[in-house]
Amino acid sequence: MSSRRTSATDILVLNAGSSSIKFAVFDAQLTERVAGLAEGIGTPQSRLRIADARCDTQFPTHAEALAAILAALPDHGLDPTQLAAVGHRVVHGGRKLTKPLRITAEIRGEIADCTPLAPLHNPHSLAAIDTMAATAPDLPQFASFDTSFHATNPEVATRYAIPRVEETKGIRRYGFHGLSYASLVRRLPEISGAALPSRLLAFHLGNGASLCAIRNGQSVATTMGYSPLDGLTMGTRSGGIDANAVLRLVEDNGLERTKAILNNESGLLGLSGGKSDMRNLMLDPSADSAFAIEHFCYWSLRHAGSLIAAMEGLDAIAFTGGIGENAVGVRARILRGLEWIGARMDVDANHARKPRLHAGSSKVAIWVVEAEEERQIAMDAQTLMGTP
Ligand SMILES: Nc1ncnc2c1ncn2[C@@H]1O[C@H](COP(=O)(O)OP(=O)(O)O)[C@@H](O)[C@H]1O
Ligand SMILES: CC(=O)OP(=O)(O)O
Ligand SMILES: [Mg+2]
Repeated sequence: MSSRRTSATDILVLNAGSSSIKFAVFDAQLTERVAGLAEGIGTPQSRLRIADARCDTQFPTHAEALAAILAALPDHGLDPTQLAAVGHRVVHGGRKLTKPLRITAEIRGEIADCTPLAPLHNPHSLAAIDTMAATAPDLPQFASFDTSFHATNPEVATRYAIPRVEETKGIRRYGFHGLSYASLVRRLPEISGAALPSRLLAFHLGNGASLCAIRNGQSVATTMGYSPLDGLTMGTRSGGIDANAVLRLVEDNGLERTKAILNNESGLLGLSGGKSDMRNLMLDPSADSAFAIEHFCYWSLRHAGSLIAAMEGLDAIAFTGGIGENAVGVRARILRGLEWIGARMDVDANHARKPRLHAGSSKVAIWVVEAEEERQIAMDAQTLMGTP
């Protein structure tokens, strides 16, 4: 890929996760031209899905997965040499990177400095940034941060009750899934045809899962903390766990093993004895799988109560993420647990996968909103491209 053409308008968006890269290409009107996913990176089951096509390809690393994505784009009528920009999802921006930015050598260095805070995510964003820089050195690259949306949390929500000297090193709560929450705040009024509800509880339930208390459009509290490990039970992450239990795990297993246990071997996978994917769990009749799903729902509800208190009440609920958008039974279970606050689900609407889930008698509006992280990143990049 050599020099960029001045007529180029397409934006490539890369959302690098722990074992996957979601991607999409948007034109100047932000119409999605193609989207896909490279998943199972580093495993024998790695595969690439692009539009409706699917191929099983071996890519041991994220850099190789990205090379496969770029190589596949021409088959879908897209010329990777005609891109105007690349937008990246960067999970952790730390204390300094709280707004979307053009990636310079200095910004790349600051993203690298945040790697210890998001070891499952930031290294893969850096790999994608470096691969694109090597492939197309003059292509502008932009970063949108998952942490940014929570910059509005009050200090009482972000501080851990530890000595100040530790806090100044960056040991504080940040919160994640901010691009999903930002897109939800943008999309919900379009879907509902009404103003954004004042006290909105958002459930981002995917492989990683979190809740966000959104008051008048701004995050005031969220369940993830210093890293994307805290809060809810997740696909392979433990969610909240007593720090002394973590110290005991380190004593027994060492630091590296403990990181793997808590990040890769826990959550739904650990509880069920092998299944991290909600679709597989829902199909499995075993008691362990049923318990894992109940644990996921129970802890979503326990945290929901905390966030409702942080907002001093509740006007609306929104579900998003792969589980939130699709797992009808999980939504029903969680909503049963919120009947005490006046939430009443329309059972038929839930089964019919309608965006509006609340019954006429509900005191709380209930919506399903598709997570549009990639579009949010493209919008951020386009805004920055318009900025001299
Ligand atoms: N139709 C479905 N029914 C139940 N769960 C689903 C469905 N589709 C996707 N999921 C679940 O969504 C989760 C993945 O969500 P996603 O938001 O794509 O995760 P991530 O972006 O964190 O990788 C998986 O647990 C998957 O099983
Ligand atoms: C921040 C985070 O947990 O992201 P994901 O859900 O994509 O793993
Ligand atoms: Mg995700």
